[in-house]
Amino acid sequence: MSTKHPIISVTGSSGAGTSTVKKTFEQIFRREGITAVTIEGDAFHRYNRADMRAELERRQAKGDHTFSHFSYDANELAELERVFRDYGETGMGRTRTYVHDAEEAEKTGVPPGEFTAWAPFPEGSDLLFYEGLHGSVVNDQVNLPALADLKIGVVPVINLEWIQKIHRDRESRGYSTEAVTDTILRRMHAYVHCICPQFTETDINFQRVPMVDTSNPFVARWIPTPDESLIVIRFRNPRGIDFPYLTSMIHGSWMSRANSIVIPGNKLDLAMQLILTPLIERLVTTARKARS
Ligand SMILES: Nc1ncnc2c1ncn2[C@@H]1O[C@H](COP(=O)(O)OP(=O)(O)OP(=O)(O)O)[C@@H](O)[C@H]1O
Ligand SMILES: O=C(CO)[C@H](O)[C@H](O)COP(=O)(O)O
Repeated sequence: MSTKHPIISVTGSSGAGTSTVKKTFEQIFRREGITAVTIEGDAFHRYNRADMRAELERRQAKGDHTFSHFSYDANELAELERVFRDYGETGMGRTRTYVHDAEEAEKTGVPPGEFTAWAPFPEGSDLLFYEGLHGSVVNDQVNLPALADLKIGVVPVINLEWIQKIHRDRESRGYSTEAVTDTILRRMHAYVHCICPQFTETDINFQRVPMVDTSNPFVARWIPTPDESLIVIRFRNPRGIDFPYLTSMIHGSWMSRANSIVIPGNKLDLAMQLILTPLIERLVTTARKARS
């Protein structure tokens, strides 16, 4: 936790929707005049594409079928913790970009499957924004939630997450449904042991639930739309959250538990603005005062 240089981490599995949620955060930053530096979690993968495939083959040959991008040891989490700690103390740090596809390759001048060089954060930022797979990892080596000031989980129910991932990987990354299915299967062990535990560490989880049949996610012809879903918003610490205000402002919302509000899927952007703007504004105002 840092008063002077706050950190927001948004964690979600592959295809969960963290990039989509990031756009709403960027709207809040723009409207509130906040300067954020960003980390994309896959920048901290340990291997480039070719080396990852070689490492996968090496481990599978030894009988290890649990290794994947979700695994702790497929990522430089100690380095990520160091970046979090340094940013919290100094407002400085560094990141890079993992290039997934031709479009990103054209932007960065780096081939798909490779990393750009490490680059320092621009100076003068108000906060660090992380979005990726591992923003709230607690294990024997690191404790990232201890360093982040606001931890968000993007956690659609799993059938919906798989539909989102299959469609995104097919359309944006050129993978076949079969290839994505194999990736989902290969990542299951680490999904359970490395990804899911984070969502008890997060302050707020957004869980999209389809209201249409997703029984066989591997044949779904499209991603359930916002109008075809509800969203459960769970608060780890509900004290101080003005639920009567939220349920009055978000038409069609209700409380399902003392720490959880359910909203229509097409009200996610409004709900995030109403919930997150005051939390972000408080972090940034406090930090600016502490730095002055
Ligand atoms: N709330 C939502 N409503 C409808 N579609 C969504 C929603 N969130 C995500 N999607 C869709 O799901 C797919 C994956 O979303 P996105 O790219 O944001 O995932 P991600 O978590 O960033 O994935 P990765 O971490 O692998 O990059 C996209 O096609 C996106 O349009
Ligand atoms: O999205 C990811 C994890 O969620 C990985 O960054 C991505 O899958 C890397 O694999 P590839 O090199 O095949 O794109």
